[in-house]
Parts: sequence; C-alpha cells; structure tokens
Amino acid sequence: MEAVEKMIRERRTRGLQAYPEDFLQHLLMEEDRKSCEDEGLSLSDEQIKDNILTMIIAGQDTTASAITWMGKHLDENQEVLDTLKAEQLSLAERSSSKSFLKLEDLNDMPYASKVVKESLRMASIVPWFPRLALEDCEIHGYKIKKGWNVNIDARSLHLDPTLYNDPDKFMPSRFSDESKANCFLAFGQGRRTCLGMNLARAMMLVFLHRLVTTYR
Ligand code: HEM
Repeated sequence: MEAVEKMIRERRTRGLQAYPEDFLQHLLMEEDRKSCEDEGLSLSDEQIKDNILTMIIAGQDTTASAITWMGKHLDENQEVLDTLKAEQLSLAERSSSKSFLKLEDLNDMPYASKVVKESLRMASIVPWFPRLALEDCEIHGYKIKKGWNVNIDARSLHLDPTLYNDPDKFMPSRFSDESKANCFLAFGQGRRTCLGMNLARAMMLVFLHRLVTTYR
C-alpha cells in the first residue's frame, strides 16, 4: 500500500502525462473528472489503492499460481502432454497467423481448455471465499444467523469423490461429459463471479500453446 501511495504522489507531482497510460493512470484521471462533475462519486485514495491491490492479488497472483500448477501437472502426466501437444501443433499448422494467436484460435482448443479447467479444479487457487449473512436464513436445513461469516469451501467440492471420480487424478478428459451444476467453483459463482475469468483463461491457453509448441 505504501508503494502504491508513493506512486500516486509521484504521478500527481510530476503530472499524469509523464507516465504510461496504465490502470492507475485511469483511476487517477477518473477521480479528477468525477470530482469536478459529481462530488461524492469520485474514488478516494483508499479506493484507488484497494483497486490496485485487487488487480495485483486477484489478477496477477492467481493466474501465475494457476499456470505454475498447470506446468507441474503436465510434467507428471506424459499422456496428457502428448495429446495437448498434438492439438496445439495441429492448430499452429492451421492457424492463419503464424506468429500470434487470434481469439478464434483460443476457441479452437477443446483439449487445452480441459487442461486449464482440470488444473484449476485440482489447484483450487482460491480455496474458499467468505460471505456475510445479511439476514437469518436456512440452507438445506442449516440455520444461519444474520452477521455470521460463511465460507464457501471450493476445494472440498473440487476434491469430492461423489462429484469427481478419482479426484486426485489429473484427468482433463473428465470434462468431456456434461458437468453437473455448481461443482466447479474455480472462478466463484453468482454475483461475485470472477471479473477476469475470460482473461485468465485466455492467458492460460496462450501460455499452453507457447509452451508445448516451442519447448520440449
Ligand atoms: C486463474 C486465475 C483466477 C482465478 C482462479 C480467480 C478466482 C476468483 C474467484 C474464486 C473469485 C470470486 C471470489 C468470491 O466470490 O468471493 C474472483 C473474483 C474476482 N476476480 Fe478473479 N480469478 C482469477 C483471475 C483474475 C484476473 C486475471 C482478474 C483481473 C484482471 C481477476 C479479477 C477479479 C475480481 C475484480 C474479482 C471480484 C469480483 C467481485 O467481487 O465482484 N481475477 N476471482
């Protein structure tokens, strides 16, 4: 937070135009604009810092860990790696653009998508997420009181043998069958579903493509 504060101070002192047009820049610009137009709606420095921290933790750390786990699982599962490699090399042959993947290429990676999903299931990067009960309620016979913290235990769901056969086995093909509802919570669910879900998936697919088509 101190580092972000320092950056904000520096940018304000030197002027925003001296810096690249990045996310922080936009929050600072937005703040100036809003505070003139509509006092009360502008972002406070606290909120700007919170947003930057969210991007670092929610956006950067999560994807980096997910990619690391994916590398480990591929290394330990030669058959999966071979199937993935065959799909990606064939895509590289077909792709109209040889050096850069396009969005339509990402939609043409059925097996890699399953590798991504299976890695996310096994790693459960966000293992649980908290909720605060806003009123007394009852869920499946469990009485929950207003003010209680309830943690949604995604990891237990992801490793539940009644939902996933052989849950400790890395098996991307398990996602070929129609999946049951509410069993995959890697990106959460409902109103607070991950905002960066599609970006994260895209980054993981691009990473897989580069890894298996470029390295042995
Ligand atoms: C593999 C990578 C990622 C995983 C596993 C992941 C997981 C999650 C989960 C489980 C939640 C819901 C938490 C809850 O319900 O309390 C969430 C929320 C969120 N994620 Fe991600 N995420 C990933 C990547 C990203 C990226 C790349 C970004 C942004 C660039 C991002 C931004 C956010 C934000 C802003 C929220 C809060 C949404 C809200 O509360 O309305 N995430 N993420």
